[in-house]
Amino acid sequence: MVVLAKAELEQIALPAAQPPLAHVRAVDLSAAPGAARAAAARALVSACEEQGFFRVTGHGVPLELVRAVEAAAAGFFALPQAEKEAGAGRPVGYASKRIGTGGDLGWIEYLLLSVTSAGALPAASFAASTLPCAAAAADGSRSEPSCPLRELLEEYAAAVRRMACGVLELMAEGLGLGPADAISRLVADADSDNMLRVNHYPPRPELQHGSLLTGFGEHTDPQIISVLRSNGTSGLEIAARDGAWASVPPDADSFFINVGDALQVLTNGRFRSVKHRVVVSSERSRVSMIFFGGPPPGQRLAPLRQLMGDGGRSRYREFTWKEYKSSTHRGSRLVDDRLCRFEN
Ligand SMILES: O=C(O)CCC(=O)C(=O)O
Ligand SMILES: [Fe+2]
Repeated sequence: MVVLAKAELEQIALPAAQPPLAHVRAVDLSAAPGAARAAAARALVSACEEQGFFRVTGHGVPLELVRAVEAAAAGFFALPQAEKEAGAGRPVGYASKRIGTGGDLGWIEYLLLSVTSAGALPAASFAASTLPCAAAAADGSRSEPSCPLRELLEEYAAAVRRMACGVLELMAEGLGLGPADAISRLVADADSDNMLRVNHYPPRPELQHGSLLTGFGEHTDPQIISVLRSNGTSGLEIAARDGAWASVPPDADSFFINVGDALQVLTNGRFRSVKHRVVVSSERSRVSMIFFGGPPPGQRLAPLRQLMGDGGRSRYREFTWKEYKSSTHRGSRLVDDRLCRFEN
C-alpha cells in the first residue's frame, strides 16, 4: 500500500487534463526477411527519430507467461507492507512512493531488480525466503523453497532480453550498421547492466474533484532501450518534441519500446530519448513491467562512427556507463536533463 501524508499528496497532485491519444507506430518483429523486414526496419528508425517510442508486435514472448508474471506480481503487492519491505534485498529491491535519490514522490510501489545477461535475478537483489514462495517440498528434497514470482520474473526477463536484442538487431539493420549485433551486443554482454522494474500504481485515493496524481514523474530512461508492458490500464504519457503530452492507449498484446539516453548518444542525437511519465487517474490498479537494457559499467559511450558521416561533429564527449549512472545517482531529480553534462 502506498501511504502519503496530505502535504505529500498535494505535492504530487496534477490538474485534471485530458491529453490527446498518442499515435504509436507498430513494428512487426516477425516480418519475413526481404522487403517486409526492410520495411519494419525503416518504420523502427522513423519511430525512433520522431518519437523515440514505438510498439512491437510479432515479439514471440508468450502472453500466458506475461499474464502469469502480472498475476504473481499483483499477489506480491497485495502482501502486508512489512512482508514486502522485508522481501527484497538492497540496494535495489522493494520501495514505496520514493523514486530515485532526489526526493521524487509518486503514487507507486515497485520492485527494482538487477538482471544478469541470461535473465537471472542475482540472489542479493531478491530475498526469496521472504517473498510469496511456495512451501518447501513436503519430502524435504529441496533445501530452498520454490518462489513462483522469482522464477516467473527470471523467465520473463530472459524472454524480454532476447526480444530487446532482436529489436536492436532490426535497428542496426535499419541504420545500415554492421555487424548485425553492433548495438545489441551492449545488452547481451555477460556484464551488461540490465534491470527489471515492476511497478504497481494502486487505485488513486479520493481527491478533490477532478484532480489526478503523479504516479511516476516526467523523465527519460538512462539506458539504451526500455521494454515496457502494462496490464492494459492507461496512465502512461509521452511528450512530443514540442513538449505536448499524449496518452498512450493501453495495449494488451504488444510491448512498448523507449529509446533511452544511451541510445540517443550512440546515434549522435538522431534518435530521441523519449520523455515520459505516468499519471494515475484510474480506479483500477496499474501493474507495469519494464526491462531496461543497459551496457556493461566500463563500456565507453560515444556516437557510433558509422553514424557520424564524414567530418560529422560529435554532439557528446565519450564517457563510461558507470560515469553516467553515477551522475544520475547523486541526488538528481527525475526531471533533470542529465545528458547536457556530456554534450560537446
Ligand atoms: O510504469 C510505467 O508505465 C512507466 C514507468 C517508467 O517510466 C519507469 O519505470 O522508468
Ligand atoms: Fe521510465
